[in-house]
Parts: sequence; structure tokens; C-alpha cells
Amino acid sequence: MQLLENITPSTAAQTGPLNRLEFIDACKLPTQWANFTLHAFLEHATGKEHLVLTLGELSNANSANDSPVLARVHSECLTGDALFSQRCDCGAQLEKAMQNIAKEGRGMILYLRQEGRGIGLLNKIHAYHLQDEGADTVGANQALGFAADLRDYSLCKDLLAHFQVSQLCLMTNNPAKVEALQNLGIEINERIPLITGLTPHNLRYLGTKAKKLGHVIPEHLLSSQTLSNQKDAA
Ligand SMILES: Nc1nc2c(ncn2[C@@H]2O[C@H](COP(=O)(O)OP(=O)(O)OP(=O)(O)O)[C@@H](O)[C@H]2O)c(=O)[nH]1
Ligand SMILES: [Zn+2]
Repeated sequence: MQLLENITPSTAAQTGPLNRLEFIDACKLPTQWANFTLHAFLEHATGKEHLVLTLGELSNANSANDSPVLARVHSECLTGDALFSQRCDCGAQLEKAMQNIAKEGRGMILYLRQEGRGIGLLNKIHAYHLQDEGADTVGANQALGFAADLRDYSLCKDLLAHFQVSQLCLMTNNPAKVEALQNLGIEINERIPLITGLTPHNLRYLGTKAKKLGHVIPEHLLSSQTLSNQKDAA
């Protein structure tokens, strides 16, 4: 085993064109839902450390195992994934995706370090500040001089190639994400909705995603009345 600093292109497994993504190492990741394997990759151009969680035999190259892989392409959200923020649905979606994969016994989560839809954590905090003062999630990005969504999914192609995965059943509410992956030549056999984590704090945010970013979230779920009915029924 080598320290990260000592890894050179000639000593580590390579993935993707021009070796832009380097596989570093993998380890077991036991969770309450399943014992996943965690794979770590380094993106040379940015120094970003991307992760892939896997469960079961994935490779579509094996003819006995060529069914699409249940997958989530998750964009980093430190506030939602690690700090329990209810401003968004990210943490709940990540948890549900892991549960779904555990139930299926096979699947993968591509955890991309594209915090804040690609604007980075500090700019996301600026955007949240603007939202505290009334802006919506799209307007806040624009007020800061960014497009609404700056994410780039091209790394997914390299990551999937590493695992010899060519077909996905993708857990997402975002048709633009499906289209971006399809445009990269990734086969998406099915889009599986991932509607969870709705709270009074994120109804407006989710409503904006539905209206301005094209996310598929049934309108009746976005009313505070529905939420309080669900709470009463629980
Ligand atoms: N700039 C900005 N980024 C946000 C905001 N809220 C969440 N994010 C980021 O948005 C990304 C997740 O994108 P979402 O729009 O929630 O969902 P999605 O990935 O497009 O679609 P799903 O697959 O359905 O989750 C993460 O990188 C979050 O950090 C916000 O108000 N402003
Ligand atoms: Zn989030």
C-alpha cells in the first residue's frame, strides 16, 4: 500500500481518457443497511476525491450478470449529507438510495464532489444567505454570477467504465441528469423516482426545482397541507 503522495500514474490502476481519473484504493464500508465497498478515485485536474459505493457483482461484461445496475449519481451536499440539513432532500435521498441498493443486493452510488450544484461549498453558503433573504435557489445562483446548475457528469463515464457497468436504473427525480448521462453514451434503462425527505423547510426549494429545473415531483406533495396530513397519519 502506498501513501497518496507517492502514487504516480505508473504505479496505480488507471481509468479513463488521459488518465484524468485515478483509482486509488478500496475498503469495506459496513453500514446499517449493508456491507458496501467504498472505492476512492482522484481527479487529477481538480485534486477532487470522488467516491463510489458498491454492493454485489456489478460488471455488465459478464453475460450471466448483464442486467442494468441500480444506481444513484449523487452530488455532494455536505450540509444535507453530513449535517442533517432540512433545507434540501439530499441526505434523505442518499439514505433511501443506500436502502434500495441493500434491498436489491446489488447497486452503486457515484458520490461526485460537485458541492452546491458545482459552485462549491462557500458559494453555496452565500446562495443560502441570499435564500434566507427571499431569493429562490436558482435566483440566488444567478445573483452570484453562476448558472443555475454547473455540474458536469462526464466523470461518470470513466467511473462506470472502471466497474465495467454500461446500463443503469437511475434513482433520480431530475430528467436533466438522465439526459446528461445519456448524452455521454451511458444507457439508462429506467428512471426510478427518489422522492423522500420533504419537510416544511424544503417545500419551497423543491417547488423551485420542479418549476425551474424540471424535477419530477408531483405537485400535491409540495403542499404544506399534504405534509401535515402525513405527519398526522404517522
Ligand atoms: N447552489 C446551490 N446548490 C444547492 C442548493 N441546495 C442544494 N444544492 C446542491 O444541489 C446538489 C443536489 O442537487 P439537487 O438539485 O438537490 O438534486 P439533483 O441531484 O439534481 O436530482 P436528484 O437526483 O433528484 O437528487 C448538491 O450538490 C447540493 O449541494 C442551493 O440552494 N444552491
Ligand atoms: Zn442538499
